[in-house]
Amino acid sequence: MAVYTHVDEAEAKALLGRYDLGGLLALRGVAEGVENTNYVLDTERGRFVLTLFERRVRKADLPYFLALMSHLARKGVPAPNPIPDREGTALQNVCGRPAVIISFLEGRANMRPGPAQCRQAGALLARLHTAGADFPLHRANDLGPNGWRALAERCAGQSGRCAPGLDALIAEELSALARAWPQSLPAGAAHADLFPDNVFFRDGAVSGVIDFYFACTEFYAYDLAVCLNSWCFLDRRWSADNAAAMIAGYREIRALSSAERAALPILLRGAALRFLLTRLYDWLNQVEGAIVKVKDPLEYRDLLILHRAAAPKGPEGLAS
Ligand SMILES: Nc1ncnc2c1ncn2[C@@H]1O[C@H](COP(=O)(O)OP(=O)(O)OP(=O)(O)O)[C@@H](O)[C@H]1O
Ligand SMILES: N[C@@H](CCO)C(=O)O
Repeated sequence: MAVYTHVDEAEAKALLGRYDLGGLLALRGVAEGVENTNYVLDTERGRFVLTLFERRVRKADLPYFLALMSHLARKGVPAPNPIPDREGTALQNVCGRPAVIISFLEGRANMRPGPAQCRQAGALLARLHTAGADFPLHRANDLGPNGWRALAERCAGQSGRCAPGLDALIAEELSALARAWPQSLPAGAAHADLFPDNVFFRDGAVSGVIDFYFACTEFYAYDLAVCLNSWCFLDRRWSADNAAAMIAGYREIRALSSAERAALPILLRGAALRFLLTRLYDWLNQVEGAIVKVKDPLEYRDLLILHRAAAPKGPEGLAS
């Protein structure tokens, strides 16, 4: 359960005093999530989510994330809307942490997605890319190639505690990706963490997309690679059917250029390395006292090994 910071009712009531959301009816810590503290907040005006930003989220980046969510919500993407207080400010301070109240989105994540859900997730990602094309703010991806190198240095020498051979695999992959990483591809506002737990479905249709706190200006095809990796590698097996459906769903909304398609195998490797490194770093640096389940770095080691072996075939050609 991702509750790093405990918020009591008195603090929630003091916060709500600044809003036109009515009185507090209930406050409940949310079980899912890794990065931030989340509470569901029931008030006389409805249901909301209170997020307190922890750890990796830099305060200076919050205006970008909140503005992007508002921009996308305005354009019909089912993203949470940050709720401003009576003075028009969405960004707050709760228990010494930056915090925000956002709209609650109905629906549930599907953690066993098949081709039907993958097609919809692909289309959602493409909608997000096209709706964000005129978003004016810029944020560099600090978990791009330079960030990977910095994270790898912080894990070096310790990763053997997690599994033998990880340091060598990571070092080799960093060099390979440094040589092959594309110089230029179509780019813009990207979600950068569109895993199945961040997409809600209701009555078989997408009803929400959450967790914009890694969003950044990135290659669109890299964002698709993050999504392919997380929706198509289930029980340590690659589903070529899921991948084909996701790419088809994406292309129904936004065309993929031949350069983007050609870059996908290398982008899939970069996206696998990114989550191997962040999970490994978290595994090596577990926060004492936090109620949180650390995600398995070795899932992404295995995916990286698979992509390294199969790279030329591309995502739809990978054996399931
Ligand atoms: N706007 C929302 N509407 C409904 N539920 C939400 C909303 N935002 C967050 N949640 C709930 O809170 C949980 C955690 O949210 P989120 O994924 O943003 O947290 P996180 O700690 O950043 O997680 P992650 O590990 O995915 O980075 C979600 O799985 C969902 O149950
Ligand atoms: N989606 C990430 C966690 C949040 O960034 C992972 O599964 O490693």
